[in-house]
Formats: sequence, structure tokens, C-alpha cells
Amino acid sequence: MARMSAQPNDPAHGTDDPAVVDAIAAWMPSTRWYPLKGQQVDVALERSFDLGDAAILLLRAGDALLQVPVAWRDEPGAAPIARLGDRWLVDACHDADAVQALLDAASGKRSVAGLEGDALGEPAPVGDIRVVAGEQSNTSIIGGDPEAPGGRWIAKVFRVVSPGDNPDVVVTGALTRAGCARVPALRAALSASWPAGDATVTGHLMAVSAFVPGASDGWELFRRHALAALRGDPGATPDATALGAAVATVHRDLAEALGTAEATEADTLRFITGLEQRLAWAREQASDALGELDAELSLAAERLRAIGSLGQLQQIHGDLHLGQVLRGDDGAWMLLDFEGEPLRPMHERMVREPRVRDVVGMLRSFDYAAGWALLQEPGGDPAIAGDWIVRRQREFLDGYADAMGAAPDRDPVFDALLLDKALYEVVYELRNRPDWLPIPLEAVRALVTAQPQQEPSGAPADRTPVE
Ligand SMILES: Nc1ncnc2c1ncn2[C@@H]1O[C@H](COP(=O)(O)OP(=O)(O)O)[C@@H](O)[C@H]1O
Ligand SMILES: O=P(O)(O)O[C@H]1O[C@H](CO)[C@@H](O[C@H]2O[C@H](CO)[C@@H](O)[C@H](O)[C@H]2O)[C@H](O)[C@H]1O
Repeated sequence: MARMSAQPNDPAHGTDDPAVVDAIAAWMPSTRWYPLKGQQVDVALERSFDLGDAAILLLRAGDALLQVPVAWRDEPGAAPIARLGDRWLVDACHDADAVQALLDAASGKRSVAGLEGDALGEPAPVGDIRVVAGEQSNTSIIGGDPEAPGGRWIAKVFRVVSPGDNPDVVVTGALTRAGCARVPALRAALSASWPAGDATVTGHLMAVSAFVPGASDGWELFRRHALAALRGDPGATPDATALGAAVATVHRDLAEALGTAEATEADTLRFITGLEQRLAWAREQASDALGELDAELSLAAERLRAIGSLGQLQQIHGDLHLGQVLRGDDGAWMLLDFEGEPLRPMHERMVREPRVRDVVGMLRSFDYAAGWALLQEPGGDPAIAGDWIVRRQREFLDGYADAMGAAPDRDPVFDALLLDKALYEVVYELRNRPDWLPIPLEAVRALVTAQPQQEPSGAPADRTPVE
């Protein structure tokens, strides 16, 4: 439908045009970040923020509130959404001028009704931009200038927006202020207010952080190594021991910056109830895949009641896996993305938790790397993959224990969180990458049928590593 009463250069009017929302609703399911794939939902404009010839739209889609920055252009550019009348509606994340407008709002240089910027340091002007490709629930844009003050930066546009603080901003901000060297420094953040019933609520829209130059992604490094090991030519092993030490350092800095608390009985009960609910949620969401493990999962649910005390609680990363760590060109590991699990409600993401939740996240990730390698090389020897997992997990745990001064306990909390993560992953893969479902599903099977005293991946603890 053509824009009827809207002026071609009147974007504020354009956001009210039903054709704009219709075009975005038709386009969103083709994006990687769209969280409602396969679901039929109504899409409606909740609020828009005017950035001149660009705008940030908050769209209600089912239960989710989605952020879609758009711009109106004469040419389709790198990321067209639709041609509307005589102009193109484009994805603003791929448009340098529109990204500059977002950055100016975040660094407080541009005042926009309903938006608020918070600058810890001034990011350099946009320059050439590049949008990070790949498996992302958000959209990250790299810009800036390595030679300019404010350097190169990466701006993460949160796609699912919620009222309240986004931990990626608050936690990274606290670590930045504490001088933690194992996370990229936060430079600026953008938040918005929008109506919710009779109230007005506020939530974060974007975080801008220092870009880590020449970095290698931990997931790429380890999965390639696992595949090479399966093919008999592993080469140099990425340093999982140093990675364990980096995670311990961030845990220590988080404890200092944001405090710790000894878990009360009420905390433990809430924790157990939360795990029970997640287990029930996963069984319901993935009933076909998990049905054959019904009896074992019921026993696992009963075992949750054996959790005595949680020990010390603190802010943690919350969704730690190999895709959240980078190895810089100096060889040092950095941790990213303190947003927590995207399938978890925002209000659950800034509660203090046992540190071991992050530890098991990484252990699961080594299992994923070898699981992915076996999917690529179906004829590969599962014993080599199993051995690779055990070695990396041990190296990681040793590095963590050395830096922390204590090893994480292999106790009911550890076991429960390992299963919780694998169940979450089953639901995540069903929704996003069904071909990868066997990886977490096999892990759930191994965990619920495991005997006590086995290694986290389900491999026997006394296995002799293959040389
Ligand atoms: N500060 C940074 N420096 C360099 N690359 C980064 C930085 N932050 C993120 N990246 C790259 O962007 C990818 C996605 O970032 P991430 O924060 O994990 O987003 P998401 O929450 O959408 O998964 C990372 O895997 C990494 O490759
Ligand atoms: O990075 P996100 O915050 O978007 O996290 C979600 O997506 C991850 C996949 O990109 C998913 O992680 C799972 O797959 C990884 C390999 O791609 C693997 O290393 C992780 O161990 C595994 O959990 C994550 O669970 C999800 O929340």
C-alpha cells in the first residue's frame, strides 16, 4: 500500500502509516534476531522516537516488544525493508547516517523526546560501519575510528526490549567503572520510556562498548580445533586454562563491584522452584523431543529437592558460553554480553546466583563444540570427541580453580544447573536451529541417565585421555 497522506520526507508521519508496520511485520521473520519465528502474531506500533529521516520503532509482536530502527531513503541501500511510495524504508542498523543519529542520542549529543543517553566516554564518530553477521539475538554495529579519541566501538541494538535495567548495560557499566580488564569498556548506553497501561516504563535500547581489535571468537577457535582433532590433525589448542582464569577474574570483580550475599533458606527454595518451573517449561516446550525421557526427567525433578544450600550468591554473567568470549590479539580472553539468557524474562536476569551457573555454561559449550564437529564429520570417532570434551573441561576447571583459589563443587547444585542449561538449549535449538537439536538432547540423555561421579559431559571421570 502506498503512503497516502504522509509526506515523503515526513518520517514522523510515516511511522503512523499502517503500511510501514505491515512492511516491517512482513520483513522481520526473515531476520536472524526475530524471536517469534513460526508463530502467527499481530504486530502493532507501541511508540516511535523521531531521529529526523530515521526513527526507532517499538513494535508489540505477541508478548514481545521489539525494537526496529528504520530510515527513509531514496535508494534501497544495504538493507531494504520495502519500497513505500517513492521512497525506501530501510533497516537503520545498516545505514551510517542513521547509526550516527543513534550514537548521538546515546552519547547525549542529540536530545530526543522519550530517549535518554548515558555516556561513560565519548565514542568516535561513526565512519565506515559493519554489521556483525552471524548467530545473534541482537544486532551489533561496528564503527568509529581506531586513530580518533573514542576509538573503534561496537553498538549493540537490543531487539527484544523490556522495562527495567538491561544487565548488559548495568553489569558491564559496573565492571567498567571497577576497571575490570577482562570485559570491553562500556562507552555509552541509550534508554527509552514508553507507555504501559497508565504508567510510563523505561528500558535500555542500546549499549556502545570498546571494540576488541583483531579478536578471535572462542566458539570459532574451539569448534575448529574439535573438528581438526576428529580429523586427526588438531594443531595448537586454544588455551582453556587461561579462559577459566579469565572467568574467575570477572567473577571476583563482579563480587567486589556489586557485592555478595550468603543464600538464605528462602533463596534456596526460590532457586529450586525456579529450576522446577524451567524443567516443566522445557518438557512442555519440547514434549516431542523429551517425551522418551519422561521417567528420568521426573526423577531429576525429584532430585532437585536434595539441594541443601546454595552458598554464596552474586551477580554472574548468566548466559556464558564460548560465543561470549573473545581472544584479543594479545592472547588475553575477554567476556562479552552480560545480557543473560534471551529466553528468560528480564526481571530474572539481575538476581544474584551461584557462580557455578556460569561455569556449567562453559562446560556445556565445550560439549557443543565437539557435538558440532561430530555433526560435520558423522563418521568421526565419538571417543575422540568425548576425550576432547573431557580435556577442555578439565583445563577450564583447573584455570578457574587456580585463579579463584577454590574449585567449583561437584554437588547437587552443579548437577542441577548442568541439566537446566542443557534443557534450555533443547528449547533454544528447537526454536532456532533444529538441525543442532541432537547436541543438547544427547547431553540431557547422558545427564539424566548418568551414574554419580561422572564427568560433566557424561564421560567417565577415570577415562584416560587419548594422546
Ligand atoms: N567489544 C567487542 N569487540 C569485538 N567484537 C565484539 C565485541 N562485542 C561483541 N563482538 C562480536 O559480536 C558478536 C555478538 O556480540 P554479543 O554481545 O554476544 O551479541 P548477542 O547478545 O546478540 O549474542 C560476538 O560474538 C563478537 O564476535
Ligand atoms: O549468544 P546469545 O545470548 O544469543 O545466546 C543464545 O544463543 C546461543 C547460540 O548462539 C546459545 O548457545 C548455544 O550454542 C552455542 C554455539 O552456537 C554453544 O556454544 C552454547 O554452549 C549453547 O548454549 C545460547 O544458549 C542462547 O542463549
